[in-house]
Amino acid sequence: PTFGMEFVPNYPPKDLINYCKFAEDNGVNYLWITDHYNNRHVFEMLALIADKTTRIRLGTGITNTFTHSPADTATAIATLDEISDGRATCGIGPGDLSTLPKIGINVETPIARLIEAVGIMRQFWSGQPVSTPNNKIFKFDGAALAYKPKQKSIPVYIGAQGEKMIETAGKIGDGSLINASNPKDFQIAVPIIKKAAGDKKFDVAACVSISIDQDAKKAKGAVKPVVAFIAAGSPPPILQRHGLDAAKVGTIKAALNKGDFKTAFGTVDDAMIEAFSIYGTPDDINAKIDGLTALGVTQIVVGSPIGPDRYNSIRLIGKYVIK
Ligand SMILES: C[C@H](OP(=O)(O)OC[C@@H](O)[C@@H](O)[C@@H](O)Cn1c2nc(=O)[nH]c(=O)c-2cc2ccc(O)cc21)C(=O)N[C@@H](CCC(=O)N[C@@H](CCC(=O)O)C(=O)O)C(=O)O
Repeated sequence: PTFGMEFVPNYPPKDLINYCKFAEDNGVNYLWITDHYNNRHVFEMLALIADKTTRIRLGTGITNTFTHSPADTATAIATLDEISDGRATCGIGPGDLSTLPKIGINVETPIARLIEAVGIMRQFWSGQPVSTPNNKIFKFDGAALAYKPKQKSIPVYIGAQGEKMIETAGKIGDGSLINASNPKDFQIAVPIIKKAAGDKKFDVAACVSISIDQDAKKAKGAVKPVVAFIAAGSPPPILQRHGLDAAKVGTIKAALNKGDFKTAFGTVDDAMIEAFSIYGTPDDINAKIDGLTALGVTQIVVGSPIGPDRYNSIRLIGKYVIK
């Protein structure tokens, strides 16, 4: 598989740059920077990273069609592509359904919206004026970039977790970014994508919560907080799919809302860790990755926490996993 690495820009920019440069030095092929209104801005971070790296591909992992107009995203990605000398990838999806209402956005028909937005962005990048009178949501009328994008088409990866969103990814995307770490999720997702994508080239990227260390116990300790948040944010069908204890997840959710992290992290059990992450020594990690690639996953995006000691864990990924 190819390897990506996902960073949430919720720490000082200079630290983010250093992690990204270290990831590039360790053979990572893609960098995916998350986009949430309350973290540092995804496009400023990607521009800085572009300036400090030379070969690694750079993408929004993922932006959405609610907080930015497709015209704004199209030009932001085209600008990133120009300043990075052709290394941009656009990761886009519905947007975080729990945080968007906080800024007054009610997510409605996110799939229909996404299909329109991706169509518009691709027209912008092709250099064609964009008129979409038949659109229901984004009605553009002769819009066009005032500069020539570096590339006529830039890859679009769709962030998806629900089955209809995964199908949409297969239909309109060049790739997917699926937040899941367990074979059960990809036994379901990959056939949906294959059916929707037909025989076009498609990159099934899995955003996997990974915690790697030479000491498996330390790795497990580092992954628990991330698993707590994933469990708390997972809809009931996902909890059922993995046979998780809904009452315990309820306790975690309530404790997180109260900021009682001790209870929240302490309630995470092995079944949740197994369902929502991959942790352990390099050998443990490689065995689990082999399981995912056997199901058709073609890119492993190493997601939070990466490990107890981020630099050491990036080094271990480079040395023993990417090889
Ligand atoms: C909309 C939602 O899709 P979903 O993919 O499950 O949404 C969950 C997440 O994928 C979504 O919140 C993402 O934005 C979360 N997300 C991020 N969200 C962010 O805000 N920022 C990030 O950086 C981010 C990264 C990320 C990476 C990978 C990934 O997989 C997801 C990521 C959903 O409910 N889908 C269902 C039903 C959708 C549906 O049927 N909608 C129809 C009809 C329903 C209607 O009428 O509203 C429609 O939209 O037209 C389904 O897919 O089956």
